[in-house]
Amino acid sequence: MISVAEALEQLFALVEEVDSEIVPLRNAAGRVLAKDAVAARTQPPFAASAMDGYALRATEVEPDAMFKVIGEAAAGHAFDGRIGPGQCTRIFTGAPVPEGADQVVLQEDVTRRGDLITLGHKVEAKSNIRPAGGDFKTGDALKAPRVLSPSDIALLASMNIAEVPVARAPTVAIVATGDELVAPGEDPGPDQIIASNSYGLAALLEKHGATCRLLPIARDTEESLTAVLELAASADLIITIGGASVGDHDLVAPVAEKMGMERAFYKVAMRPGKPLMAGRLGAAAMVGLPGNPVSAMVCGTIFVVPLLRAMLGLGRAAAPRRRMQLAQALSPNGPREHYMRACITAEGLIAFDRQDSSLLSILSSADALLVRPPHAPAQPIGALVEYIDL
Ligand SMILES: Nc1nc2c(c(=O)[nH]1)N[C@H]1C(S)=C(S)[C@@H](COP(=O)(O)OP(=O)(O)OC[C@H]3O[C@@H](n4cnc5c(N)ncnc54)[C@H](O)[C@@H]3O)O[C@H]1N2
Ligand code: MOO
Repeated sequence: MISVAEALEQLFALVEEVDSEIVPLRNAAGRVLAKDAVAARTQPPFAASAMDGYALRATEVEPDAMFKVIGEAAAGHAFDGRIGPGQCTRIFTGAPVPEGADQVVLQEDVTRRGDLITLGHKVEAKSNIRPAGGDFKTGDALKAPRVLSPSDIALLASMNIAEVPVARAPTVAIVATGDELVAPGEDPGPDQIIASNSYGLAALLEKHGATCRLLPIARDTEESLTAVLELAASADLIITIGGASVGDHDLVAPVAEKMGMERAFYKVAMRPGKPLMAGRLGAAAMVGLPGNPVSAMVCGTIFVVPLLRAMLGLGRAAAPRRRMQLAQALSPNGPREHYMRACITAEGLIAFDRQDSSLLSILSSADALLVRPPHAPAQPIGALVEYIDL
């Protein structure tokens, strides 16, 4: 059995970065920026007022000073003139500051009578002006690669980038296997259950930038599995679920190998997820996940999401880990790296008592996978442990 870190390295070796495509800005959120986005303009393009008030010369600001209002500057409507001594313009937030002015006095700090304003007894030195280029300048770049956040989308819009180069979404074909499975919404027989893993995995992988196809459930025969795997041929990544262990009906590896799969590894020293398998099938990378629902989702988090990020050009790195103290003691760990379902509380991490890899209700309540290295000793309350956010 290989370690989780070795398995991840071997998985990374199975994939390449996808190419890029151009999408409209409206569809770019959550996608991975593939090339630096370079601002074609400066923002703000002119010195702009940050407040509603009066634009005037800062050197003339003193208690009870008077100014003549000679015009108005509003957002989208510049004042076409120059401010001279003793003069000011009415100005509104976002308006270009007229030539000659270098301060905006808030309207709350002014008394106006007709075309004359008088400052109060107390005056502020603050300019209330946003300098040209204060946010970004022509040529400034939003660096690739990065997952475009809502804030990034606003920034790209402000840069006047209407079409965005992004990494093509890797296509993932998901194959659930097993005679016991029916799709959600169908009527299961007395010895059947509902297929859940493919739905959970598709949700997880689509959250991280994949386009998933759920193929028909493969039955536990060579013919059925072969037929469904053939449907997966055009995908960048093929994920099978179940049939990975040592039982008589665990057919994924033998069938895929018959179809030409080159196996990279089988079995990883982790819990849950031991019977993980990976290789290449035709042009696609293939990952065979264990069937137990929590095992499949944990392997999705620990292996498939990092693999997807590598394909998207986001680098080849394991799922990020953080540290937190334990709010409940832990007994010694066995020989496999254990990914314990846990909750984050104000006092620290608490691992669930029930860690069976079939329990989706526990996984759904968990916020974190508490990572226990192989053979970790017992840990008291307050000990620092590593975890991965769910
Ligand atoms: N003798 C041994 N038996 C088992 C071992 C072992 O080392 N020796 N390993 C156990 C471990 S650990 C795991 S994990 C499972 C993995 O087995 P498979 O990958 O072959 O998975 P299945 O047998 O097909 O299914 C296991 C379990 O999960 C349910 N399942 C499968 N697919 C789905 C799905 N898409 N949605 C919901 N539930 C699914 C299936 O009905 C079974 O209950 O093997 C252990 N056995
Ligand atoms: O490795 Mo299994 O995934 O523990 O249930």
